[in-house]
Amino acid sequence: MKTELYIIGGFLGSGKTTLLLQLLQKEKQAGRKTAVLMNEIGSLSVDSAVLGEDTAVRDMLNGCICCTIKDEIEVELLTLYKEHRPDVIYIETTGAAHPMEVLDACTSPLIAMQIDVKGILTLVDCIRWLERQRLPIAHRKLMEDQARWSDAVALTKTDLASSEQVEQVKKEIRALNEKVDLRTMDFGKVEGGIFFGGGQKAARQHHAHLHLHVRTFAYEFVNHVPRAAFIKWVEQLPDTVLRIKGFVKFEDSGERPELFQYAYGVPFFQPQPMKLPTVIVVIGDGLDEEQLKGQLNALEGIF
Ligand SMILES: Nc1nc2c(ncn2[C@@H]2O[C@H](COP(=O)(O)OP(=O)(O)OP(=O)(O)O)[C@@H](O)[C@H]2O)c(=O)[nH]1
Repeated sequence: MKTELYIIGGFLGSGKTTLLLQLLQKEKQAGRKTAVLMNEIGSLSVDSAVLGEDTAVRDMLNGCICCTIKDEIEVELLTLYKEHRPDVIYIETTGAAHPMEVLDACTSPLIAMQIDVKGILTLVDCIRWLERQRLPIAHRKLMEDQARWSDAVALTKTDLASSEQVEQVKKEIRALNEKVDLRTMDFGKVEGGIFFGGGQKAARQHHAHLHLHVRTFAYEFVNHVPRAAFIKWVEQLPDTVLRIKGFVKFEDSGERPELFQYAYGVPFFQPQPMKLPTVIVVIGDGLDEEQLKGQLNALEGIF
């Protein structure tokens, strides 16, 4: 059983920790082993009565999760997995994090067979959203990107906004992200119950709903792959495939795997000096997992 991973983002002070505490309490009640990865000093006062002794918390203190410590996240996640084998991991990101960068950092081929990214949730402070025109353009764009690339958005601090303002924010977010699961949240209490995580196993229908947006798909090769056929497969991929990364053993390169990277339609190969798990991770908008699996099976001669 893979460990579930949920990414919680949103601008500074948007209510991430408030929500996280609620989620952890629910996980504890459900008896699920939970771990948290945070990258802000002191943003969570670790209250063991709330978190429970089983909640492993690791801090990433060197800066924004997606900019400066992208590689570290891989190590931290692997460590959390190896040391604690949690049922679920929550990552609380800083407001400066771009959701796609965080997703990219969390989907390393080294951990993809153990950890499954189940959802990206962004918290949006209603008033700050409405006043975002005052922010420098890069911040405003980041705020909008966070809403655009999320599976779910919770509107926070609605008690400080009028109902018209809340409706306006909803309208603007829907215009950016038609499929988003959009709800209000009052001091960590989500309208209609939590979106995901919080002690509930990702149910089948819930799962399908959550992954309407950006999906990740991990595939483990058992055999060597013919290079020409692999390149042909890459060339026919639809634009909805945003990124692929991983390690592949080609028939013409023996036992040493090659690092394979693919972004914006451009492939990159690099021979590796050591043994690595031959896993690739595909990130895309609404991926057809069964189809990809069939194509990759065929490439390595599994029918
Ligand atoms: N009025 C109001 N305040 C809230 C609500 N939810 C959270 N807050 C308050 O907003 C402040 C920031 O909440 P946090 O949960 O720490 O937000 P955060 O996103 O984790 O903050 P950073 O980690 O600093 O980015 C706290 O004082 C919360 O009590 C809400 O629904 N309404």
